[in-house]
Amino acid sequence: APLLFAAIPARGSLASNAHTWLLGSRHHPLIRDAARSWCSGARSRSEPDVGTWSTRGSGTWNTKGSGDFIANSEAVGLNLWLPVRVMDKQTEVVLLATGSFNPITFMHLRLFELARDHLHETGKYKVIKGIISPVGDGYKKKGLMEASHRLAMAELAIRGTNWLEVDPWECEQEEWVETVRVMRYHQQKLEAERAENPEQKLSHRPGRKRKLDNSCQDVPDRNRSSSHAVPKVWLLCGADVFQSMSVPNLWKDEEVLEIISMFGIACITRAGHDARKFVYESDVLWKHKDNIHVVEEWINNDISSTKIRRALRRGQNVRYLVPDATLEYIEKHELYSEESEEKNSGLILEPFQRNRTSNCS
Ligand SMILES: Nc1ncnc2c1ncn2[C@@H]1O[C@H](COP(=O)(O)OP(=O)(O)OP(=O)(O)O)[C@@H](O)[C@H]1O
Ligand SMILES: NC(=O)c1ccc[n+]([C@@H]2O[C@H](COP(=O)(O)O)[C@@H](O)[C@H]2O)c1
Repeated sequence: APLLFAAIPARGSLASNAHTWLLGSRHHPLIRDAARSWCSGARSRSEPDVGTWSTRGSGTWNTKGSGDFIANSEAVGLNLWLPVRVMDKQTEVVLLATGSFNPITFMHLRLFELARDHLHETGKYKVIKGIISPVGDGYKKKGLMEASHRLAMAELAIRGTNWLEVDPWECEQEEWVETVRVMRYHQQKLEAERAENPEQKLSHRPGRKRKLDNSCQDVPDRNRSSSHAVPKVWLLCGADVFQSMSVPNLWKDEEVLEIISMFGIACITRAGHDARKFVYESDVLWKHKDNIHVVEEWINNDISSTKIRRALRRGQNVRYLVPDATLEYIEKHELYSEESEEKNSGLILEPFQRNRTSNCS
């Protein structure tokens, strides 16, 4: 659900009466508490409309299905500018998931939802977009399908989502690109976008209409954007990839340091890995623990691309583990077989190769 915190001035263009409306996620503690006290304030009050209300004053607000919530701030006695200050303090985050996505699974999509909910619950962050960045063929992982196919499968998987995009930049590079460089690339892109258009809240995908565009069209500029600070790119990964950062020659110390000090990490727990202990046992990670959010997946979900590929080459059914459109693509192109699993067999994973070489020279 898109998160927008905005305070509409009491006598502004949108409000035809003396009320001030607060718009925000109903999961935000401020809004939640406001709603609770509003509801308990009078017997006649029922819960304010959630996600279905449409017209207020002269503006049309359509939050249907988005989980947004509106409360009357005068009724709850809230200071008009309080939400604006909350908004100012929020850091906009872009979640970047790198990986093989060989093939993409429902669990990959779920990582984004888990991380976004978690970051929003802190009240400190606003996730404005999620990017899926498939690794290039130069990664040389065993069984790695051509990037063009992995890209296409990911594109099909995100159809129907409204805040995720698949970015081809990483896999279009001739050689494997270190994750920190992928992060830098996206950070710089966001900076350039924001410099070009300081009011911009989100870069749109072509042909997609952002839900909140309509709802904001009449809002005065000062309410429209909390700040012109550039959103921060955060790495979104599972605990296995996070813990792999301590494997000798796989990640360089300076890369890890840059990721946790200049960016951030949202790490989703995964069976067999203990991300919190990993942070505790490393002085460097501990020092930057505010930028590392370990997100608990309580509904244990052990889907992995390896298991999907195994099932596919054995002719087993993987429906409801990968999106239908992705599965159709796999079947149409007959993608995973015993032969494809042998791809890159015997080759050294590029990060090992590169770091070994650079350590020797
Ligand atoms: N079940 C899961 N739980 C938590 N994180 C996951 C899960 N599946 C994938 N991820 C994360 O998604 C990102 C991309 O994963 P990747 O493409 O390597 O998929 P994978 O399922 O782990 O693949 P493979 O089985 O081939 O290793 C990684 O950060 C990985 O940790
Ligand atoms: N030093 C590094 O930047 C480094 C090392 C190993 C893996 N990675 C990345 O982590 C991801 C891991 O994906 P897999 O789990 O599919 O191997 C890939 O995107 C890969 O590029 C980065």
